[in-house]
Amino acid sequence: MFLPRIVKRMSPLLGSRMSLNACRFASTDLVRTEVDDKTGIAVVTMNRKPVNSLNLELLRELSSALDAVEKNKSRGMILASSLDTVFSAGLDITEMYKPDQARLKDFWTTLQEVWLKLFGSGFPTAAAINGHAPAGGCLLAMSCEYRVMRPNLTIGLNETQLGIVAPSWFMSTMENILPRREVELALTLGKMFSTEKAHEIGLVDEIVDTKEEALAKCTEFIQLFARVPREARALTKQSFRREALQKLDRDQDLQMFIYLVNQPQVQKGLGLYFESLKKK
Ligand SMILES: CCCC/C=C/CC(=O)SCCNC(=O)CCNC(=O)[C@H](O)C(C)(C)COP(=O)(O)OP(=O)(O)OC[C@H]1O[C@@H](n2cnc3c(N)ncnc32)[C@H](O)[C@@H]1OP(=O)(O)O
Repeated sequence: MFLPRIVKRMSPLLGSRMSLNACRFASTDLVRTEVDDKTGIAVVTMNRKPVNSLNLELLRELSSALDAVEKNKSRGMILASSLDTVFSAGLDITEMYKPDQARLKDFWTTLQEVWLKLFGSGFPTAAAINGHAPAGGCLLAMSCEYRVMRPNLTIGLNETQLGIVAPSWFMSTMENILPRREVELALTLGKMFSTEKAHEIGLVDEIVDTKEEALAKCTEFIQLFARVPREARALTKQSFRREALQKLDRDQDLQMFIYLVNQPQVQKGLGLYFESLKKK
């Protein structure tokens, strides 16, 4: 089990609001967690080059970071990326292409865990989307309560474009934000929205020019709840999200995933897609 290292020092994020305050760090190579001592808000930053693709190790560390945020009783959490142009490229295709079956099972179980913890968290959450957010990257952002994005990027659930099917809990997560018809269209098309279009339809709440501004806007959002009793807020949020959370039958979902990924035509599609990414 991964244990985050916790030290206390000044934030290196010079120029951002966070830099003014001493921060507590709970960091690993793949996920950095910084808690601002003044606001009590944790910034969880994904840091897996080149594109924050979600492999088993990154998912495990995200899961531990979410536990740490919960345990520390942080005022809220902002999810961000250390990369300049990518928030997260979604699931790491190498986990699903010609997979090791035991690892594949662990991989999916950990993804379920991360979603249950993030979407079902009692603490306020916001995503500072400072880069592209396809598929699983979009899922992480949508699991938060507020999204702030930089211009000229893309976000969406593009699974059908890869010849795969987004699980129903990916769909429920989008349905928590957008009208059902919009979700059906977006998913059947495998649509990637520009930042601007995502903002127009409400998938993204605000557009800002820099990562620092995105962090500041996310902080403002979380601070809206400063005077709302924590427990009442948490139970209200969880009550809104309960139906989606309870719909996930983890075992059945795992069996379905394993079955689908191992289908020869899915393997072929993933292989071709991975090659096309490499040729780019
Ligand atoms: C069966 C049920 C499963 C259901 C659920 C699936 C959900 C998913 O999340 S599936 C994954 C879907 N993800 C994508 O389609 C995103 C693919 N990537 C991109 O569109 C782009 O990489 C980007 C827009 C995120 C970034 O573009 P950029 O130009 O900056 O970088 P690239 O040159 O494209 O990539 C750099 C490097 O990274 C590799 N890579 C990119 N995405 C992935 C990925 N998802 N998994 C593994 N590896 C990835 C890419 O091949 C490049 O590698 P090389 O440097 O070795 O060529």
